[in-house]
Amino acid sequence: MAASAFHQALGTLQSHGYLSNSGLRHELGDNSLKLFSKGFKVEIGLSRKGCYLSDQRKFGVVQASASQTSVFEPVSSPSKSNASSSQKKSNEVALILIRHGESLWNEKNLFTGCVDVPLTKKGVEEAVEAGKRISNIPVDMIYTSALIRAQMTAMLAMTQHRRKKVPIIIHNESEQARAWSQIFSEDTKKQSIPVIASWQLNERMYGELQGLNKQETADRYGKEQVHEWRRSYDIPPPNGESLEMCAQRAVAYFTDQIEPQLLCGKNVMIAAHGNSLRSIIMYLDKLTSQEVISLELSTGIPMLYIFKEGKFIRRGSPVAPTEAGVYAYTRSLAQYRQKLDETLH
Ligand SMILES: O=C(O)[C@H](O)COP(=O)(O)O
Repeated sequence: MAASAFHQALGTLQSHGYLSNSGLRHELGDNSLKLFSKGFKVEIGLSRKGCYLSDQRKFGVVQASASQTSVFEPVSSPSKSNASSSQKKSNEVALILIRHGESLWNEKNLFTGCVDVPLTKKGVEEAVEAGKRISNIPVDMIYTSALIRAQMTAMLAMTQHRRKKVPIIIHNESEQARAWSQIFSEDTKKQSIPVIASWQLNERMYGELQGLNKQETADRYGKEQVHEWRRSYDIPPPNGESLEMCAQRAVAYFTDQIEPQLLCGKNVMIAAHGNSLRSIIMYLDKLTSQEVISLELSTGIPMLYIFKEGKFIRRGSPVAPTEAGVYAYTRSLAQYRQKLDETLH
């Protein structure tokens, strides 16, 4: 099963033309794919233990592996885990996107962009509510922006997850940070979810609008001008990023770092921002630069995608933890939920 999922994933990379990208050399083996360019070497492969990813870029060597985890990830407690639980495998995984809950500057109607502002009490409640909606959906890895409002949202949402794994922020910023944050128990590691914070998922940089009141700015420069700065695709606000510029870094990060994890069978949650998520959704849903203009994301509402056979299938937002329909989206999700019910009740 793992081998067929792996070869399917390689086929998808080939058919999407990723391997003919002229900036990258590649070597395609029977059970591995190596990609090289200057200062860049990534290998995705299949070993006896499952799928692995070796990434030798900015942070030295980062390695990840998965014994083809899936929405069927075993949900038994460590003492109850047994070999048979790993037999139920599926080649589909969940991708959850959440825009952070309301921040103190959302509340004041100020342009925020890359200013690092925390959540309001309402934002905290939204994050907890978002967590309830996704409490029955498997999460193996969490990506957040470098900004506290996205990180608070991810952590607060995970307090509601029924699987009760512990989200742990990975510190790769220096050799010392890596060494000082090591975990020395394999069991404890298994009960943890790595959280990777990256500036590439930050809100778009709003330039000289940061800190200005949105209504006052519209009164001063005109509603149309401010709408163009906020919602056009390729017109940046003064000295800031357009959505197109934001998409260049956010989508590149998604395809370079997050998609390989999905291909390896990891269920992923991303907590980020209105515009970094709009650009990722533009990529996932293949929206045109015209269509993305009318895409609006509310704070604290999780969106669910299923990644299957190299395709992203949008499932909308889980409505409530008790909403049976959400878990009937796929048999795998329904079974994952049933397992949680059996194990945790
Ligand atoms: O940065 C901000 O001000 C908001 O988070 C997003 O603002 P927008 O809806 O004006 O893009």
